[in-house]
Amino acid sequence: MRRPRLALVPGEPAGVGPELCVRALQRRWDAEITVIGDRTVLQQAAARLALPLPLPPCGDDSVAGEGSAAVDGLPIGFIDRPNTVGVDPGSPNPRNASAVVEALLSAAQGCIDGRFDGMVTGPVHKATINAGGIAYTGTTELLAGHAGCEVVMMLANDVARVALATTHLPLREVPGRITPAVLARTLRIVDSALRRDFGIAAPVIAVLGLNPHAGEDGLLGQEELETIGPSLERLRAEGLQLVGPLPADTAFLPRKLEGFDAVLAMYHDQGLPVLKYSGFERAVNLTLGLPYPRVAVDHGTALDIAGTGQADPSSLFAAIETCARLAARGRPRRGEAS
Ligand SMILES: NC(=O)c1ccc[n+]([C@@H]2O[C@H](COP(=O)([O-])OP(=O)(O)OC[C@H]3O[C@@H](n4cnc5c(N)ncnc54)[C@H](O)[C@@H]3O)[C@@H](O)[C@H]2O)c1
Ligand SMILES: N[C@H](C(=O)O)[C@H](O)COP(=O)(O)O
Repeated sequence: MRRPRLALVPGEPAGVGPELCVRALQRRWDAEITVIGDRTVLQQAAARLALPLPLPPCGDDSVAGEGSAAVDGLPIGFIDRPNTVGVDPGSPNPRNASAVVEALLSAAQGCIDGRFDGMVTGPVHKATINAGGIAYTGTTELLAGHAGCEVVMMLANDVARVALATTHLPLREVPGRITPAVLARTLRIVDSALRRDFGIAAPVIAVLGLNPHAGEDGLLGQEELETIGPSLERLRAEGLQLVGPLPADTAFLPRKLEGFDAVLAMYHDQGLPVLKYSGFERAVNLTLGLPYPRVAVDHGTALDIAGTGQADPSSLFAAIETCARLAARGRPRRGEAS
């Protein structure tokens, strides 16, 4: 069986993404890697790390497995997406926002066209992309819009899998977004991905409440009684195994987590701090529901250490391994979870 072909996008060029990609290119993976980014930035990162940069010499659209693949025995391809202006590590320039987004969309289109079997992405600086005039709340949302499908963000490490009912939005908007329709589509996508991508035959998903102590029987909020609880009842009737709504403060106790294959948090900072605290360097960010696997690092652009060589590549390495494994299982079918 041929190795899966993965696109690797470094993300914000002034962040730690380029140096982490250079480190990834020193290794042999169970995948053919095609980097989509700015060659000069990668060369500068490699020079700072005193590491070789095994990219093929050709410019546009050289894809691993189609010509210029083997560099020093490593199956690597390269597609150049040059930045508009030079890069100063630690100081993102909004003028490079379009190159960042174009690289992401090139990878996504390549996956949809079947030229890649999955994509791995480094961290993107959301404010810089917007300052560059491009409306962007996250790569999850960008890829959902590009593919025209509903998706779910799930971060995972060896301790837990945490999916989110809502992603990048102001906290005050969260309660209004927790609707029966959102819960139904989110939980169906998570259930389907646990079965297909993680090989769990009968997944159990814990669902958190929104309010303290899951609303304390309505004393501390109505969402559990009016929306979350009834939604879970309807989905149980479809065969989903759902536990909750649970108080978020104790749902992650190790003894409880043992019984769950994933936890659905109602909002970003209800679930992700636990996941990142329990294993920042080992966690990855998956976009469930796309017609191809997409896996990202769990960390941000780390501008405070960009260019210093201190950035830990473990999350990127875990993302490549995870994406290669998912891609080898075969492409998700569009609409499978709906
Ligand atoms: N996958 C993504 O695209 C992604 C994920 C999270 C945050 N972000 C974005 O990144 C930007 C910065 O976010 P932030 O400052 O909240 O979080 P951050 O993860 O960039 O940094 C938080 C802390 O963790 C450290 N850190 C991060 N990655 C590290 C690594 N690989 N090795 C060692 N230390 C590391 C940083 O130095 C910093 O001290 C924001 O624009 C945010 O939206 C992007
Ligand atoms: N919510 C993610 C996290 O905290 O790790 C992150 O911001 C990146 O998400 P996208 O992959 O949607 O850019």
